[in-house]
Amino acid sequence: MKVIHTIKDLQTELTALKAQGKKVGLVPTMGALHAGHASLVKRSANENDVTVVSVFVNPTQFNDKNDLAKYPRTLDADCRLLDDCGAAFVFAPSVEEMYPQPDTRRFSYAPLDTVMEGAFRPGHFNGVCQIVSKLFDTVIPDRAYFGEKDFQQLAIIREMVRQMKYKLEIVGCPIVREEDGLALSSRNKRLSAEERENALKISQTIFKSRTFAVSHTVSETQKMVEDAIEDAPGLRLEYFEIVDGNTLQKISNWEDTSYAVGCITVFCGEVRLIDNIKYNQL
Ligand SMILES: Nc1ncnc2c1ncn2[C@@H]1O[C@H](COP(=O)(O)OP(=O)(O)OP(=O)(O)O)[C@@H](O)[C@H]1O
Ligand SMILES: CC(C)(CO)[C@@H](O)C(=O)[O-]
Ligand code: BAL
Repeated sequence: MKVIHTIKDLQTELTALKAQGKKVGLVPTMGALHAGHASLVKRSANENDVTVVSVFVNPTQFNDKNDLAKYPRTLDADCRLLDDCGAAFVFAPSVEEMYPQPDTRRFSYAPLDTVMEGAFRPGHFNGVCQIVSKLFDTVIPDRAYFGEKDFQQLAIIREMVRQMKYKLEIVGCPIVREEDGLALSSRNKRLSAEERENALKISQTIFKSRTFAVSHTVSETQKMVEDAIEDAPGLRLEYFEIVDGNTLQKISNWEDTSYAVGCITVFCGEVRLIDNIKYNQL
């Protein structure tokens, strides 16, 4: 496995491999890697000849400076994990390498990017699309892998690929959870022991809502989740929305879609955690 810091060096390596007909998989990450990322990298390594993992804390997608400053950065440990997962290249560029000038491009995929995370983190998805498109243009992968934990991000990237006519396959990968149910997230590293315990209520509540949903309406299910999180110690609900998994628009009745997804964002102390649950698998 090679660790590469410049676009030019990465392209030199990849041009030679592509000339031999090798298929390239890309896994974009912001580092502080865990078993969720490992599942994406292993899948890519199984499905492609060469896997590139980018590790880059992308400043343009952070609307909260404190969140950017506190984002965990653990490149040495990340490289050890990636070596074990079958990555061929770790692409770890500097901010100047990715943004030699400010990126003034604007990406808008309304209404996908105006709801939920788009409403609470203004400019976030514009920044995600800026960096992901730069990575696609640099690597020109055959496949790119994204986690369903960032459910809205996955839908927006699929739409960007469709509209910009990128010739690559987007592979969505299931959420990897701790044994007790908490979705793995790099931000979990910032939780104190007490906050970690409180955070468990997030996955417990949305799992419970799947059973509850069988015999209750959308609005009753919505209220059950809201009440449970509001009553839970140390948690502050930002939003919980039950949406159509394709359009990301709120549904009023379960019959409105065969693909309902509940998306939740909760502050656990200062740490903002997201999770989601599919209701169509009842
Ligand atoms: N628990 C998980 N299961 C599956 N995929 C995941 C999981 N956590 C992150 N991913 C995916 O890994 C990729 C990189 O995510 P990222 O580096 O932001 O990590 P993260 O753990 O989501 O961090 P955070 O949510 O704290 O920003 C994204 O496609 C994301 O959806
Ligand atoms: C896709 C991504 C790596 C872009 O910075 C990031 O949004 C993430 O980690 O989900
Ligand atoms: N996993 C999404 C990256 C972010 O929260 O900025």
